Amino acid sequence: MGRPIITPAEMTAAEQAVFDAGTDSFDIMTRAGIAAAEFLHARWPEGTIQVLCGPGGNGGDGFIAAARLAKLWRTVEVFCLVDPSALTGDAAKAAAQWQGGVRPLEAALSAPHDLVLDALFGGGLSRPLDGVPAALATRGGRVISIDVPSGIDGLTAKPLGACFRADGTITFSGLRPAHVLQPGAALCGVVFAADIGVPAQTQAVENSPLIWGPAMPRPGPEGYKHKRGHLKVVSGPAASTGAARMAARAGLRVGAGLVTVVSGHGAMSVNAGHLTAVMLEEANSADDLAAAIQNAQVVIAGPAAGITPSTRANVEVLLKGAARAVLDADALTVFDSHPAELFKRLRPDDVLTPHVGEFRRLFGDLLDTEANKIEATRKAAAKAGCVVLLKGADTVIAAPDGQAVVNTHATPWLATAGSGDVLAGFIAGLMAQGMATLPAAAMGAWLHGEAGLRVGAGLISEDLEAQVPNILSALHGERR
Ligand SMILES: NC(=O)C1=CN([C@@H]2O[C@H](COP(=O)(O)OP(=O)(O)OC[C@H]3O[C@@H](n4cnc5c(N)ncnc54)[C@H](OP(=O)(O)O)[C@@H]3O)[C@@H](O)[C@H]2O)[C@@H](O)CC1
Ligand SMILES: [K+]
Repeated sequence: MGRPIITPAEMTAAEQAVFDAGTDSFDIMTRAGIAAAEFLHARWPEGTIQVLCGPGGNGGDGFIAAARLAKLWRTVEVFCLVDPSALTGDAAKAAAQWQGGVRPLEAALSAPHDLVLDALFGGGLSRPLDGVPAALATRGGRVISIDVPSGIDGLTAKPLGACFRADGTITFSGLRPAHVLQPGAALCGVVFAADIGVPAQTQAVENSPLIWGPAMPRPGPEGYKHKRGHLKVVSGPAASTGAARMAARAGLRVGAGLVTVVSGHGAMSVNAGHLTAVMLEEANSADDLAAAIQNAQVVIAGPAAGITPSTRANVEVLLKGAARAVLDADALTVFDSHPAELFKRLRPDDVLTPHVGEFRRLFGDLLDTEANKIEATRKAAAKAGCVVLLKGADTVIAAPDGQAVVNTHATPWLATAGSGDVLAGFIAGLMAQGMATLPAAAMGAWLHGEAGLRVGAGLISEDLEAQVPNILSALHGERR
């Protein structure tokens, strides 16, 4: 399993279930506070610590952590937003565990220190920080946050105003959307999710080889190319054929047995001049395409296809055939004024791979009206009736049944021309080998990110497929 992504509401429900089963809520807070102290101590073993406590449960965790850090011989000073006598419930019990003094929060502004443990606000943040909390949030320095950096909404992943920028964040039971979605994720530093005995139910998970590794295609000794699937990629016109070829090469690299570029007559010679292991087939009409895709398991349409009636006709033909479809770029944009015409044709095993602009054209303002990108992509998948992969630094992949995977395994160097064509090729090449669409999309996104990370600065999209043999060998545990 990858790390689950739990909404604050799912976490509250899980917590309530544990309390209803008889666990004392203060025991849970104690586990959380101790986990926070141990996370900090393991990663930042030196330096004096300011613990900043808020008025609720987050502050309670802070008091417990302070007591634990003192036991670990750390030099700790505690500052609280409210007079400790005003604390109630578990937070009051937690404050009673701290034997040292408690100073007013404003004193933290001028007190010398090396590290800050930010326990001001977590799941109960209800408004923007102001006054002393806002001043502390923006002063810089090394910060370790409990649950989320104070000032960031755990569900939307957006700062409400001023917020802490953490070097590390410790959270509980699993990740929150703010730890994987931007802009929150970039403000959390390294994120550790501690097990505090509160198991939460969720359908969202962080992308990792743990979730699709067991389903990775691996050719057996009896395998031959026809058993590894046939991927076809629809080429753009003569002046824009590179995108289809990059997708095709990427599909071949991830193991599709046969890959063919399907090209109109006008683009045949330029495609022929650039293809070797990838095959080439001519199709000059939607009927030709219908015939061409009969022996394919998967077809990619859209990369540099052109926003033209023939691209739309091709997509309509494609969605009548048996092959699963990977639709990107222009194959999406040609439906922007009539998205329902696309949605009614899609099957649950097809996948759309829009970037944010294409997503908005097809699905309207979901990114503004839903709580976060995970919810927006889920709604889009339900609307389209197929898997949707919404690209970005935080790529979200969702299926119509609500399952979602968030990929943060990437690098900004991947934001370059042709990168999306390679991603479509990876996904389609995995699907051609029989992988189900959601895990294939998750694995494709991870491979794409890993390839980008390995190339790093100076990356161009042509570099990505060359990384695949080393990455796949490592995933399969094979030596090269
Ligand atoms: N759920 C779990 O399973 C577990 C949860 N645990 C921990 O509990 C935390 C959640 O605790 P919580 O619900 O008490 O909320 P928390 O964030 O401490 O703050 C609420 C207080 O802050 C106030 N306040 C809000 N915004 C403000 C602002 N801008 N400026 C000033 N004040 C502001 C708000 O005031 P109000 O909105 O009511 O006026 C209220 O008084 C969670 O993040 C985790 O650390 C763990 O112990 C173990 C398991
Ligand atoms: K916090």
